[in-house]
Amino acid sequence: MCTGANYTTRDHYFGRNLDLEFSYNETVTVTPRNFPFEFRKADPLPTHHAIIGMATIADGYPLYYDATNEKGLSMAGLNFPENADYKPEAADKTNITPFEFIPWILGQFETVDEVKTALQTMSLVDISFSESFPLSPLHWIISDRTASITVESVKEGLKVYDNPIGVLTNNPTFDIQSFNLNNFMHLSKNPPEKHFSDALEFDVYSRGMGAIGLPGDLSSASRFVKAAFTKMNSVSGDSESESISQFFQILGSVAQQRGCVEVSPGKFEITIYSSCCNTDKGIYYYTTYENSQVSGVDMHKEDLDGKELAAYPLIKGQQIHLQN
Ligand SMILES: C[C@H](CCC(=O)NCCS(=O)(=O)O)[C@H]1CC[C@H]2[C@@H]3[C@H](O)C[C@@H]4C[C@H](O)CC[C@]4(C)[C@H]3C[C@H](O)[C@]12C
Repeated sequence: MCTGANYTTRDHYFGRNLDLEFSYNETVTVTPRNFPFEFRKADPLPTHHAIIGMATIADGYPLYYDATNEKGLSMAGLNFPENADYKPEAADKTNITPFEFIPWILGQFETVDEVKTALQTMSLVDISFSESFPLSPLHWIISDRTASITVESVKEGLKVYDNPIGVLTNNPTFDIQSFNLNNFMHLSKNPPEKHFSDALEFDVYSRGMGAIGLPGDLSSASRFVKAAFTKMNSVSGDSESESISQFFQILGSVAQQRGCVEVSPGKFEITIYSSCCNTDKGIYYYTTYENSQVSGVDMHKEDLDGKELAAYPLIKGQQIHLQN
């Protein structure tokens, strides 16, 4: 399971939890403007916007999970098993493979509106990267500082939903996830008021009772509601420290602790990393399951006119600051 979200204070922030039982040796990867992007069925991009994000580098190619470009457009892929349906090559479409989708979008576009137009003639085709990296069943959240969309390639075709919540988890499809929020419209950050019966007395005996009924389990439908409630009610200062902290708190509200979700005997899904990119400054912050200290990589400290990828292995061990 995974959760992606965006958040705006003075700057715009975008990130995700990556929840899985193993890692693909991902690194924070900067792709500079002149790294030649080849596409299996579409024209190459010899020059393009620079990109920073989390990726596995395979045969010199950055397989991005989530990323932001130098214009602030951001995008993350989240698991979408049984629903993702990629198509055979179509003569009248720009055919992009799922593993090329992030580079192709972030390489060229600056806004969600531009992406929406491009998606009208794009198809996600069923071509895998290699035998060791088969197709992943994904759907995507794409955000700029004013809007988010969700993109799902399903049996009926490519669906593009406006996503005013700015949150994405996994199954079911986005239309069902957002419809489900109707069932929670009574939740509140304020103390509850009595509507039950005038004939009974009630006691608001605890803080937080206005949100009784907010799901706390780790299913993706529940994480969608929990993350949406936490994000939509979020209050923070607008400094970098306050904004990042609030963003990691939003992701923390749906993080997975080892032991709570067993995916096969003795194997547990955990939040491998949480990311928070300041999309205006191009700084990618992250924490890992065992390292709660925030680490960061600033894309503008790299040679963005270069041709070579820059990869930063994750700092995974706990960084404890002893004070005496
Ligand atoms: C599994 C990851 C998503 C995490 C998630 O949503 N887990 C929930 C599981 S579930 O719903 O509860 O079953 C996804 C996100 C990005 C994916 C990776 C990226 O797409 C990049 C490449 C793409 C290649 O085709 C496969 C390897 C891969 C390196 C992918 C492996 C895996 O599918 C990743 C890491």
